[in-house]
Amino acid sequence: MNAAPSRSVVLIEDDEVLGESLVQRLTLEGVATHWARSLREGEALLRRHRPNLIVSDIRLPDGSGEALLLRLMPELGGTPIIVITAHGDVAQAVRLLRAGADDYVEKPFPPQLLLDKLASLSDWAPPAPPPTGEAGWRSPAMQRLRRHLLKLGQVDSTLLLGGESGAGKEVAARHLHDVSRRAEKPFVAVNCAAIPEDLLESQVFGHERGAFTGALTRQLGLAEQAGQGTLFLDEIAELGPASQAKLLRLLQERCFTRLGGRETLPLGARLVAASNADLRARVEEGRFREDLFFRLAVVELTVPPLRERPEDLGELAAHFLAHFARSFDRPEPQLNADSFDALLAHPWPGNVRELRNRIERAMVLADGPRLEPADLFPERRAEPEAPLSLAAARDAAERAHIRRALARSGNRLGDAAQLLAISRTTLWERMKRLGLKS
Ligand SMILES: Nc1ncnc2c1ncn2[C@@H]1O[C@H](COP(=O)(O)OP(=O)(O)OP(=O)(O)O)[C@@H](O)[C@H]1O
Repeated sequence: MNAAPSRSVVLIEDDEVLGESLVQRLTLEGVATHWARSLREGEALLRRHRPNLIVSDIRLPDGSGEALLLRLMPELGGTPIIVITAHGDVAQAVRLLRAGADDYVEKPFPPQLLLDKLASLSDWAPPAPPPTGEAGWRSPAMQRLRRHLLKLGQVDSTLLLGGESGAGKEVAARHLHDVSRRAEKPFVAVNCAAIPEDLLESQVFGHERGAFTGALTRQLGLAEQAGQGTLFLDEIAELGPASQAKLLRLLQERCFTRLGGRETLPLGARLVAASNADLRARVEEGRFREDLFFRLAVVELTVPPLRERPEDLGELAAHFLAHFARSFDRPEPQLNADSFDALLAHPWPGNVRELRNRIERAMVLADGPRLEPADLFPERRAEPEAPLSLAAARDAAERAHIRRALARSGNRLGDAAQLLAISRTTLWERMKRLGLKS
């Protein structure tokens, strides 16, 4: 079960007045709204959240929203997009509609117009549940993680899971729950970033009737709903100071009270927290309480990024192909060798979530029974023509080949050098010249 509000929007808009009024209106409608004022912020938000809807301006201070949306669309699966255009930018809006955006509004417009558009979007509903079942625990790093989770299943220690967005922290938390003696009890997930700070306390701890205006009945919080199961707090770094203080009390005293209530209730669930941000750095910057960090990080484990475990790619890809074939009720498509090579060479900034979204999108849009590299990476079709100079073409080919070797060798420079039949130093120098990072 997921407790995040069922509707969420990422809004990319630099106009303070328009942004503010849209955030207010959407929040009033019960929509969790994350507001970015630039492309850079927008991209960072979209890497952290998968909203039900994206609303983006096209002209932003640091570039064109069109380029960002075109680049991210394959990773975003079918997330609906509404584009905000300035008067006269309709041609650009039409281009985006052709590329897969769902609708546009022309400035100036009243917030109600956007709400009407939202209401007419059929996809504007809670996100599809994640695929059930799991795969991709073959690589040594994931096998180690599995062993640690199995051990941790025997005790009740609090766990802090690190790892990049989309790497599978929630999947790991569920795995721990399933192998623990709490498996038959509830697993309750809370996305701390999706719940406004002033609602978080009542969501997690519940409230009594009359605790605040609108609290018409007693509501059990998620900590209570988790019972003797697992309470998973995702995106913990996003908690504000007040929520951090409340969570600290919960961890220290292992009890809580409902908002507006007197009764002290024990916390029966095991706590698992997750963050894709560097929590230690946040502590050093004074943005995350050190005492809370140490309470959470009794055991700390990391889910490795997908690019560091190429051994898992095949199984994960097969898992998603089979999953979407079942859910679209059609035969499972094949991945040819070129497509698999393209998967191996990709750096996967969005990790397993990106793989899942690319496969879903390719299966929706591909024409034949095979998935070609261009079905999985359609943005590459739009890339400018390859440069004609022999040197530039050689560099591009070398870059792609080195990326492939790095992926195959789990990003270990020595092993990649061996695959490429060159020395480690030569590889290092070549990567530096080509602007590649391991
Ligand atoms: N091993 C796996 N097997 C099957 N699906 C997986 C696996 N790992 C991740 N996924 C899928 O990838 C997506 C992202 O996984 P998950 O939500 O666990 O990542 P996360 O690290 O918690 O991300 P975030 O930091 O953004 O919350 C989900 O749809 C999940 O089902």
